[in-house]
Amino acid sequence: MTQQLNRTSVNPESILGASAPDRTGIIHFGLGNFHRAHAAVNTALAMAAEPGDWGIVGIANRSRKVTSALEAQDGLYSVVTLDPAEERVDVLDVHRRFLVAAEDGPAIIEAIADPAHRIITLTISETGYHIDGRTGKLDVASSDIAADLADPEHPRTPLGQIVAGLRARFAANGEPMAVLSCDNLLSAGNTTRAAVTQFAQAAGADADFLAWMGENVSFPNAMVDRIVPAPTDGTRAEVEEALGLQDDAPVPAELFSMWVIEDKFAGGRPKWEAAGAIFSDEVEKYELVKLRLLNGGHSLIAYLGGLDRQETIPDSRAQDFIADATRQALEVDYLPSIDLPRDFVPAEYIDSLFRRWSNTVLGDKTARVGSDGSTKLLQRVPIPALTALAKGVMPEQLALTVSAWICCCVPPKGFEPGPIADAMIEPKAEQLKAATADAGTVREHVEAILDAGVFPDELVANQAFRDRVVEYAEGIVTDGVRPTAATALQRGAQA
Ligand SMILES: NC(=O)c1ccc[n+]([C@@H]2O[C@H](COP(=O)([O-])OP(=O)(O)OC[C@H]3O[C@@H](n4cnc5c(N)ncnc54)[C@H](O)[C@@H]3O)[C@@H](O)[C@H]2O)c1
Ligand SMILES: O=P(O)(O)OC[C@@H](O)[C@@H](O)[C@H](O)[C@H](O)CO
Repeated sequence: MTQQLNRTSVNPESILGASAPDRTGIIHFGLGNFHRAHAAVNTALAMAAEPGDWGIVGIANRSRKVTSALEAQDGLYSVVTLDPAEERVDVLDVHRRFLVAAEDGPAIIEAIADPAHRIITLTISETGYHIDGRTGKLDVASSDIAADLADPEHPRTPLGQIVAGLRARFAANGEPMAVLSCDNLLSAGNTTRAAVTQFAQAAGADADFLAWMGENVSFPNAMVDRIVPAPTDGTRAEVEEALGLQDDAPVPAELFSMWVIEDKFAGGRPKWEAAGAIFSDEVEKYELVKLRLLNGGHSLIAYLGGLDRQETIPDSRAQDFIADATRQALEVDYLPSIDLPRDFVPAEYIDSLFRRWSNTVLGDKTARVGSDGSTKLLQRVPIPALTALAKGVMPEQLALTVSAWICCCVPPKGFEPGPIADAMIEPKAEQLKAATADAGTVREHVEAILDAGVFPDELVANQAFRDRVVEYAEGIVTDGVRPTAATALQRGAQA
């Protein structure tokens, strides 16, 4: 039988960067795949360059699946880098303690109050911030947030636990702290600060606490980038072949990795620049480049690919009609909406995206990228669409993105989008199904979704945009995705 990966069985030469000391300095919410292949890797490399007390407390949201696997392996796991030119397996040894938000609230609050912890990082997905698509503010009526607000001493959401922890820290020692969002959010730091502050206000926090938080808790903006699919049996097999060990918590990742961060860490930070992170005063520009070009393009590839029954992103991107639509989305709809960072060369960046999306050894799944569409598209589509519409230009590919998302994830009655689209998880599915219950036609169905609060009012009030989303959804349902994408491409080329 193959031996389990753990501290006794691992060959120390397989460990990437430095092992963390026992003392923890970072609390991480969202122990998913991305954190384990991105911030954790950067932290291991940073500690190799400059030792520090930067062990990580990893917090899973509800399930003990990942925490139990990691605990059984002394916190060790592998990152399998999959690139056409290079494949390697590295073992990470930076997590020192594991908690589960749904069960370990008091321990999490205590950890945040502990002055040894100086940074909270987050990868809780766009859904975890509970932003109301219509107002852009914290959705205090969403069931998880409402439950926490009803009992703010026993919160279960990251926002509720961060506020309760910071209140305890303020009362105990008042040491400064940074809260660093590593999610694909617009102005990630500012958005997180707003959500945390709005939660604190709604929970009745007093003015002294809010003033302390304003001065002592920083929320750096950051752009994060590395394509990290979900692990498969193939990932486990790669580890077994490379290390001769069984790993129950491996993560696959592309070779490319980028992290651009605003340097606002009042309590100190790891030397992440030694791992390749960039500290910049232009973070928000990098965020826009990444969210609109990479993630916006990714969403369109996923929804067109889902409707075309393509299982992976490289298979989807290999379809000429999808590549053409995506290139037009980037060049015509997204790029003009971005104030670019200094020395940034868009053509090179776009070419690099197409190379990354073609990574067949990574085999990123279409359904992964298409999941959580309502919360992701809110970060990607509305501002560029409104920017184009204000100039009198119809953003054809953005309208097509919304139509294709609807047809994949909340399909009109009688339309079967197929197994790839069926595998996409839509967090607002029940709410949107209820909103469309009385819809008889595709137009009524699409309009009910547009009016359900996923997107800002200003966008859905634009009749020309509404009509285009309806028209492309009707096209997909009646003629199929390929002829509909051809129409959008032809129109976009005339813009
Ligand atoms: N995977 C990538 O390629 C990638 C790249 C860049 C950024 N990101 C960011 O990281 C996020 C997570 O990606 P991942 O690959 O780790 O996904 P994942 O599915 O492996 O993990 C998602 C994590 O978010 C938590 N979560 C989900 N909904 C939540 C909620 N409502 N409240 C609290 N926690 C919640 C889950 O428990 C889990 O720990 C993405 O949504 C994105 O913002 C991912
Ligand atoms: O992670 P999400 O859910 O915001 O979006 C899906 C993908 O676009 C995303 O995970 C990319 O792979 C990633 O953002 C690349 O850095």
